Amino acid sequence: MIRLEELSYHYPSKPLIFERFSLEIGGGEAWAVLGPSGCGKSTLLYLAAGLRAPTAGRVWVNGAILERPRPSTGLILQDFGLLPWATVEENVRLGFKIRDFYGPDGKHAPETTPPAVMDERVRFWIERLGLEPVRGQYPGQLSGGQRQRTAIARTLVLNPDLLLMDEPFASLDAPTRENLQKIVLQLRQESPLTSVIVTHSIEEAAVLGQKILILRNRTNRSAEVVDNPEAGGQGYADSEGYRRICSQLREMLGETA
Ligand SMILES: Nc1ncnc2c1ncn2[C@@H]1O[C@H](COP(=O)(O)OP(=O)(O)OP(=O)(O)O)[C@@H](O)[C@H]1O
Repeated sequence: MIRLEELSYHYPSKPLIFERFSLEIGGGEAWAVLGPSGCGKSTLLYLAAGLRAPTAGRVWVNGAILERPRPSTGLILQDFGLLPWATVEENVRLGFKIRDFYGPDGKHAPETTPPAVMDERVRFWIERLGLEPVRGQYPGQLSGGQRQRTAIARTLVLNPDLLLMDEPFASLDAPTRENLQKIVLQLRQESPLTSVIVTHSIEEAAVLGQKILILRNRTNRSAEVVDNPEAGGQGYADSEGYRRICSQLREMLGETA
């Protein structure tokens, strides 16, 4: 699904974050990216989203070299990115409007999704994410969890095959975060979505990442990956295997339990 091929990247006049870095993310896999602040987690996500171009090397998505953002990649950020003057329903519908403006190939090639299809998908995701009671409210009237669910619905109406999430639940309280983590796990069971979540939380990485990529605060030259195949399974967060992975990750990141 995603192949980083000998990718190098640095911001102008800054040191290399990645140098000839290669990584392969298979279709349907669930990845988490962990590492200290400033190690390049968000940058990696933006490269995979086509929002930044590699300094050298290539990013492949679905067998094609990525040259610009693809409409079937969904990106969810920590600050939700909702329009404050639009209702929940209008914000969810916004995903269609933007894609229809850019066209399915990501270029300026206007295309219109039939209104009936739009209505049906907006209705489906509003219900699926439990937003029915607040569909007419504005972001300022919502809780953080409701705002993030609105942002998730706006992304999922477009039926993405790749979901990139940059610390999506970082500003939420623990129960809300766990509730949204459950939603992400359910979505993965319902569709063959490939997902990559950037997080600061070892526990979140262990719950959501079947593969966990560790980045370091120096030039990243090779991918350090921890396999966590049981992630997402029933009761996994209460299991011995989960605790083992968490302590392994803590040790790798130099944290004490
Ligand atoms: N637009 C930019 N221009 C210049 N340097 C940048 C820019 N964005 C990020 N950086 C630098 O690139 C490095 C990697 O940043 P990045 O945001 O990818 O790290 P991160 O691991 O996501 O950090 P955090 O966990 O704090 O969000 C950091 O040293 C950061 O200061």
